Amino acid sequence: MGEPRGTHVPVLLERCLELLDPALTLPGAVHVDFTLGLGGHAEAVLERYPDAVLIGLDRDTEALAHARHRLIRFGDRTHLVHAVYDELPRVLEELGIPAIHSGLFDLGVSSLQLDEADRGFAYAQDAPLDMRMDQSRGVTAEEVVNTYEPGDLVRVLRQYGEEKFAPRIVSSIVRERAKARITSTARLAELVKDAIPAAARRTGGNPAKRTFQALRIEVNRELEALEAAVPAALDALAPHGRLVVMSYQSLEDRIVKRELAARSRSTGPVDLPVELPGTGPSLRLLTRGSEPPSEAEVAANPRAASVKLRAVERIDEQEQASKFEKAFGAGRERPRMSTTRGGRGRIRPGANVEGEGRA
Ligand SMILES: C[S@@+](CC[C@H](N)C(=O)[O-])C[C@H]1O[C@@H](n2cnc3c(N)ncnc32)[C@H](O)[C@@H]1O
Repeated sequence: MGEPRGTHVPVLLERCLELLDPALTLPGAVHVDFTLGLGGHAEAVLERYPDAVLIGLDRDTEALAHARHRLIRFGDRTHLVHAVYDELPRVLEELGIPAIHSGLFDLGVSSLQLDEADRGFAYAQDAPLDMRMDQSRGVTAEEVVNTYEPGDLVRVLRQYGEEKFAPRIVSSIVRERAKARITSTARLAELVKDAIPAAARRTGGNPAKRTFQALRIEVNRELEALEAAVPAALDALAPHGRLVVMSYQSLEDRIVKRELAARSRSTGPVDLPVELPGTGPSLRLLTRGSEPPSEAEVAANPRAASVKLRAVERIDEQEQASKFEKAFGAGRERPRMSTTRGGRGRIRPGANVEGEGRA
């Protein structure tokens, strides 16, 4: 099998491995690569952690074939599955694996998908308007462009492309499709360019970039899949398990940030030396906000330029519970909650917590 053209240097590889290392060295570590792609990150994990087992997911059968070829030498340490990443619970059940220790999302399109002209992802190459990551199912970009109601097209372009000229672009598409079906990336790119005012065309890169991004997200239902996949991945993490997510645009990063923030916050009273059972955060953030790439990384790998990396570790809830037991355990007085006005619950030592909750 030939190597795909273009860059396929795994993005932030060393940083990902540094963050995942404590989880990958846990006994019997199971690592899930949610976006296997060409298998660059996965290969490095398998090489450097000889005891780790890999589950690799991708919705693109072509990517899976490349990865299979690349990882064949690791034999039964690899399970490569054709799946959308939110299908993790089903995949784990089928493999009889109850929990995972390490996980990586490297979102977006692969260099293979961008380089293969007939996939229709690239506005710079003429191709049929497809854009499906999984070419075995789903609607194509051609169907979206030619059949969606104008209002729905405007919503897609605004919401997923943050395209401020969405109504002008859609008017132009609707006029064109009344004459002839729009079937190629080149025709669509041309329509978008002509619909955008000349002054705006001179700034911000290729004028078709936002429209193409929006259509790709719509065709692949990318944000819905991510909304479901991040919680599924976090639920599957064993105590001390770690997850790294790399996203390349703000819509994805917002979803990831929201979920990680919600789970890394305590819902219990403030000013306690230990968390009350069931109220402590389930995650510890390993990165302060989102981490940008270094200049050296961008120079070596242009795809890394827009990356936002976030990483977390699953807190061991049993460890937390035993800390609580130690502090307020059998024979010791349990704390009692009081609520300060407008604030969170507080603890008065010597009072009873049971039966009292926060509003
Ligand atoms: C940027 S590439 C990953 C590159 C990979 N880390 C490597 O080192 O080769 C992203 C891959 O994720 C896949 N992908 C995107 N969305 C997906 C989803 N919802 N479910 C499964 N795979 C997905 C794409 O098909 C693509 O192959």
